[in-house]
Amino acid sequence: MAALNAQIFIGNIIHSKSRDELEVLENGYIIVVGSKILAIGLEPTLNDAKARLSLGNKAPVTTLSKSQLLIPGFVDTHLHAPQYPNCGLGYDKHLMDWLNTYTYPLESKYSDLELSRRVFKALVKKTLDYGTTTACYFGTLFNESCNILVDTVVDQGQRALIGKVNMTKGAPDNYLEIPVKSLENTREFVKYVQSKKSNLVKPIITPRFALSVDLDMMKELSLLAKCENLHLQTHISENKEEVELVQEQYGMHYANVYDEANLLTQKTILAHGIYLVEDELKLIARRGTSIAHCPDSNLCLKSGACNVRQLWDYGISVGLGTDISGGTLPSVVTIMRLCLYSSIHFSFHIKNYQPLNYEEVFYLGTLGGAEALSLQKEIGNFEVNKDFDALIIDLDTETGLDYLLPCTPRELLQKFIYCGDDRNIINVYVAGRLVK
Ligand SMILES: O=c1[nH]c(=O)c2nc[nH]c2[nH]1
Ligand SMILES: [Zn+2]
Repeated sequence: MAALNAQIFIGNIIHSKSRDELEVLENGYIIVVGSKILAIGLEPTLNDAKARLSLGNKAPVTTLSKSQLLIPGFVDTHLHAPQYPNCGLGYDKHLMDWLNTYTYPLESKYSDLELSRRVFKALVKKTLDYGTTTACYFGTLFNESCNILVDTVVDQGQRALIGKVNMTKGAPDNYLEIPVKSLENTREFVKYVQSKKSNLVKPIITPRFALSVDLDMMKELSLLAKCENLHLQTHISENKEEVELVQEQYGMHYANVYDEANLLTQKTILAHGIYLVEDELKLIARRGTSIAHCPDSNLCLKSGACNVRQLWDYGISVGLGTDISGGTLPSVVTIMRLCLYSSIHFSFHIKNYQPLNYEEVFYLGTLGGAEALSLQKEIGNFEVNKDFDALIIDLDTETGLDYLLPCTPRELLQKFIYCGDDRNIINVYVAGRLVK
């Protein structure tokens, strides 16, 4: 008997089993039934696995060529959907000035639902083209616009966490909410996402940062997250001026503000985390809260350099964020590369510092991201019973870099990380469904 919706993939398979274990299956296979991975191994054992699963011979087989790789889908742990039109703009500014000059004026336009439809449709397609099978989005202040983002993600088949942003202070009046209304709208948004009954899309509570909501508001939001068992996201310690303003307004360290508001949970992800001091690092680690590392944005807005190895040393989970439009491009492979480069700089200044390597940034963009979003039971690698979120990578495409000599699977992965882009991502699967 052929199992319903079975698919078999044969070829070079690479995935992270942990931060320091990359599994490379040269001539491997994966059996997928529906959304789930049911078996993985080396090709000579495929027939045994098929027999064990009573698969018969009808399941379609995708056989990869020697220049191709099957890898897990990418996880973008931090990006701002409404900021997509601003990619590449305003990088002559630093964070606070950039927010006021470029970001809030653009985001305030999203009461225009036609603009919302146009931008979100283009962005979700672009992120899927770049292999982002899971995205953790900041939306806008407006419910209708955020609902459009939810509909778009569901339509295009991406896995996502989506947040309606909360802002009650620190921005122009036309882009602020009254606290009571902000809370009411957030509850409504959560209900909207839940009404979709999607296995792939979840709501995430999204106070923008400590300078746009006060402590009472943060407390209400963390209570809502607790009652509904929801994820949380915000920004932390990205820029020196921002860190000083938080200290001035609250009279305590940044992480302590969030802890006071009960925002630091195991389902919380904080973007940036560049200037955290030792007590804050220990606190974040104790709470099981994660950091979204956003090297593109950290460079473009001249915010600083985040020491990922130090975060790991404190036991903090880290994922990668494109952070458009602080970052230039919604491409996780580009962020892997920038993560490597920015880590190399630490080795120029810190004695005995080991820069991150290609295996570590690959982990960060896949399993690390899944762990940072507490989704590691569902996605992140090719473990049996996880969902099949995967990319077929080809280093020998007509428009990509010329492929002139054969490479081993590990070399294909290195070439992709250092030289690749969306032209090398030829197929994208989310929960077993082909979306590119
Ligand atoms: O990079 C950033 N992008 C933003 O939109 C933002 N808002 C607060 N802090 C921020 N940092
Ligand atoms: Zn951000």
